[in-house]
Parts: sequence; structure tokens; C-alpha cells
Amino acid sequence: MHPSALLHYRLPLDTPIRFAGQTLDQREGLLLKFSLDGQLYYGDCCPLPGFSRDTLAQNQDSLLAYCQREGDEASLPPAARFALDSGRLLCQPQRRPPPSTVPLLAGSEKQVLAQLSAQLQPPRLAKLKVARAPVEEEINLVHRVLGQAPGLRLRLDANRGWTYEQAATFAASVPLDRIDFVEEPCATLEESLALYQQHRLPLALDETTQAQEYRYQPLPGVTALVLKPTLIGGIDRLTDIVEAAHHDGVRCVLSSSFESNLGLAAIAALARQLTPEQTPGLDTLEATGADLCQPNLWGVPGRPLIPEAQLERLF
Ligand SMILES: O=C(O)CCC(=O)C1=CC=C[C@@H](O)[C@@H]1C(=O)O
Ligand SMILES: [Mg+2]
Repeated sequence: MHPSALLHYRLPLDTPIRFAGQTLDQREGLLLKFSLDGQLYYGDCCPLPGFSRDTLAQNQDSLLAYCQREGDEASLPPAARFALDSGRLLCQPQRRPPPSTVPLLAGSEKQVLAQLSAQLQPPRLAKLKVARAPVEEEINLVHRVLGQAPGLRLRLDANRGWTYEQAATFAASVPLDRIDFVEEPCATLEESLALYQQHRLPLALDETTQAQEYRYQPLPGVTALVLKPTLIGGIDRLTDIVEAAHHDGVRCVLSSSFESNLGLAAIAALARQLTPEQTPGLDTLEATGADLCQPNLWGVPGRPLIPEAQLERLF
């Protein structure tokens, strides 16, 4: 099915997001529109500055050419390919309710504990961002969080921010039996793997899987892959990685990259299909201040709806 329009959007971020040395106060992206049997569907293309290797400008040029039947699917950058594949996926009937998501905890100790208390039900799993404050403070934070929620297990994410020594201190000081994994603890994969050898810190790969040349391979200590469909691109490639990892008993967790409500709906559909055993990491909806074109899948109230007519049409 060919897209019937290409639209440009800007979504304000309620709280600016900070990572990889950048601060973002809005999400800018493109929507590929599909029409089927009188219904409208949208594929979301929003590369994440600081994480994606493709830029919005490259994606826009490629999608414009594709819409005008000048380019082929195989040469689309990852975020554009995700928009095309996921827009088509959403055209298929989605019969099951959206999966629940793992709460994302980040910020100061006070903010993290408040985010935890604000959960409607005590979560069994939460994702905590680490390697953002002195390691002793974060060790205390992990103890406080686990103390506040006795049934809770944690996924941690260091975004390659620790030195080996910092990560080793951390690993030796927290209850590893309540930690599912730490995403990318150290700057290099070799250091992260050594950390497992020395301290049995369970590892997950995230940034590593985003490299164009990444191919799944089993690595001692790597218990999970955190896969961001917007950054990986095509659903076929994503499916190949998931199948190869599952074959080895390595878990795959689909994770968002601050997409719009439409991109999140697509990742939710993919998670139901490809990784039904793992709760995906999609707790980024409320970072954006409004829904695009259709109300969000989770029924989160009080979000303004920006209709398609208010978006800039490029094709
Ligand atoms: O994985 C999740 O649970 C939510 C998404 C998330 O944590 C991230 C999305 C994009 C960039 C980072 O801030 C972070 C990550 O590195 O995984
Ligand atoms: Mg990560």
C-alpha cells in the first residue's frame, strides 16, 4: 500500500529531555498517511537527536521521494522505514488491547520516589535511569526505591555513562537478585562484558543494537536486548534480531524513543506480536503535551488532540 500524504509535526515536550549532551524541548517528526476502507492510519517518523544516526532532513528527503515514487523502500533511513512499515502494520486490525508498560523513573531522589508513589498500582517492574549522579547517591537511591516497594524488580539504564570502576562499585553494592538487567553500563562493550565476568551484573544491550552493522550474537552476561524500532528501522530486520535472540533464550524488550502517540501505538502493536512475554518500555507518552490525529491508545485523559488539518502537508 502506498502512502496518500506526508505531514510534518512539532510536539511540545512538557519537560525538556536531556541525554547524549543535548536538551530537547520539542519533538519534530513526519507522518506517513495511509487510507484503507475509509479509515485513516499514520506511520510516525521521528528520529531521536543524539541517538538516531539519521536526521529528520534525510528522512524528509527520502520520504518525499518515496511518496513521489522516485525512491525504493530499501534505501529509506531507519526512522522513515519504521514509519512506512509501522503505518502498514497499523492498517491491519488490532484486536488485542495495548500492552501495559514499565514505569520510567528518572531525576532526583525526591522526583524518583514521587514518580513511584504516583503509580496507580504498586508496579512489579520499573526502569530507573542511572549514571547521572555520583555513584554512592545512586546506590542509596536503588536501596530507597527497593525499600519503598518490596515486590519491585528493576531494569536499570546507564546509557554507557559509568567508568568500569563506578559500575563495579555499583554492582557490588546493590541487591543483584532484584535487578533484571543494566542497559549498557560502560562506555565500551568489552568493559560491560568484563563487569559481568567480575560481578555477575546482568547486562542488556541498547545502543549497541542501533549500529547499522549490528547482528545478533550471544554474549556471556547479556540477558536482554532493548530494541528501539524507530532507531532500528525495518520490521523485517527487527524480527530477525528478535528471533535470533529468542532462539538463545535472550529476552527482547521493545522500547520507545519519545515518539508521538501514533508511533507508540505502532510499537505497542509490535510488542504484542513479537515479544508478548516481555512488558515493553513505552512510558514516554506523557513527555509529549498532545496527541496527533487520533486519541492515544491508552486513554490517557486531558491531552489536547492536534487534528491532521493543523499539520503542514509536504505531499
Ligand atoms: O525503554 C523505556 O522504558 C523507555 C524509553 C527510554 O528509556 C529511552 C528512550 C530514549 C532514550 C533514552 O532516554 C532511553 C534509553 O536509552 O533507553
Ligand atoms: Mg537505553
